[in-house]
Amino acid sequence: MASLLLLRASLARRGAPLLSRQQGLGEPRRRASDDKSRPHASHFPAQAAPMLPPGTFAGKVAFVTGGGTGLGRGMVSMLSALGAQCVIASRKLDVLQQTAAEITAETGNKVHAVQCDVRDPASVKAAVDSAVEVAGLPQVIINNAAGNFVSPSERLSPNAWRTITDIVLNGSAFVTLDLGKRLIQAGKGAAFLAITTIYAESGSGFVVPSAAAKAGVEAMYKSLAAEWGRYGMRFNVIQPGPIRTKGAFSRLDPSGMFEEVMLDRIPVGRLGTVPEIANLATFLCSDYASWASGAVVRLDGGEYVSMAGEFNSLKQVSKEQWDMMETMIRKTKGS
Ligand SMILES: CCCCCCCCCC/C=C/CC(=O)SCCNC(=O)CCNC(=O)[C@H](O)C(C)(C)COP(=O)(O)OP(=O)(O)OC[C@H]1O[C@@H](n2cnc3c(N)ncnc32)[C@H](O)[C@@H]1OP(=O)(O)O
Ligand SMILES: NC(=O)c1ccc[n+]([C@@H]2O[C@H](COP(=O)([O-])OP(=O)(O)OC[C@H]3O[C@@H](n4cnc5c(N)ncnc54)[C@H](OP(=O)(O)O)[C@@H]3O)[C@@H](O)[C@H]2O)c1
Repeated sequence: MASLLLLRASLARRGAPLLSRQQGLGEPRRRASDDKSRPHASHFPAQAAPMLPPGTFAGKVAFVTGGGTGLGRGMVSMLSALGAQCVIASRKLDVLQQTAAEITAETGNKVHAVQCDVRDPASVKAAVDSAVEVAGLPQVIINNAAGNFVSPSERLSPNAWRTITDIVLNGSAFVTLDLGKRLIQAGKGAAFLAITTIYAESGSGFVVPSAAAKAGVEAMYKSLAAEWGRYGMRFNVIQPGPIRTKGAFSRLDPSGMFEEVMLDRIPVGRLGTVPEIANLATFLCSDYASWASGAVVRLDGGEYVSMAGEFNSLKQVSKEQWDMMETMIRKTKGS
């Protein structure tokens, strides 16, 4: 605890705002209803309604890994509202069954739950067999399942590395290869989507197995976009910025201490929302995006570019300081 308090002091010295006692270390994590959005976020309201016309996915089947919780659940909910029959696959059958029942009741379109550990090719095969049996071959496949936690890399055991890279990279590959081969065999096309992260592009310390695996998923999807277009398949990627889900925030910001830091570096001044990802995902998987393949779309309120630009911290310079700096710069003659 004492060393966490030192970390907090060090963040404050570097310009990160101090957290209030209520949201400090060791306190319970913030409730999802607490909104710390910055005032300018009011210019960027999050829309929750589906942007696609009703019935966009009527007669189609979607297979979504990790569809029982978080972003996966949000995508399934919107696909289902737009007419799709969905199959959701992950390890926890009870969670899947509850989500499936709730969404089916809301939309009137059947959601099926199948147990699957994406790390195990035999489990993937069994889950796809069940999905095909109950719903037929899918036209939409979303690789959304993931595992992650923050940790200094020197603390990672070989099994920790294997666990994350198996879920994220190998799991996405097993699902994609299994379904891809069946689709080729049947002469049918499909839209594949993978959910990665903004640091798949930059890399990031403290989540190194996830960064490496997500970068691998992006390389896989760009490669397959080139190779399997001839079979009627498209492959796209969404890189979400931070969106509050229990799965992500409990493992990446367990104390809640980094939320203020995150909000300050997101130009839009707020976290993303699940329906915003769902709207982009349903678009990319719909026929409205028939010409999109091999695309990697970032949806992060501007966080990535904000972290990347060397001079972006000059946002903190006041008008008076700018007057002074401009005078100094203008006075300089020659080099
Ligand atoms: C500046 C900070 C900003 C904060 C930003 C907030 C949000 C931004 C979001 C950005 C991106 C997010 C991308 C995501 O992927 S979020 C999705 C997260 N969701 C999940 O992870 C859900 C599923 N996760 C799990 O089931 C577990 O967490 C798991 C560990 C991934 C897998 O569970 P499983 O039961 O299979 O595994 P084990 O518990 O047996 O563990 C396997 C080995 O891993 C070691 N381990 C586990 N936890 C840790 C830890 N915290 N530190 C170090 N090592 C760990 C464990 O000991 C096992 O290894 P061993 O056998 O050698 O002991
Ligand atoms: N939330 C964010 O801020 C954020 C940002 C960037 C990217 N993402 C990405 O968005 C996706 C969804 O994340 P989330 O935030 O919604 O977190 P989440 O709720 O924890 O979702 C992860 C899902 O993966 C499933 N899963 C984990 N291991 C699995 C395995 N071995 N086999 C099958 N399924 C497995 C989990 O279900 P079970 O436990 O039932 O297996 C869970 O439903 C992930 O790809 C994540 O990397 C999230």
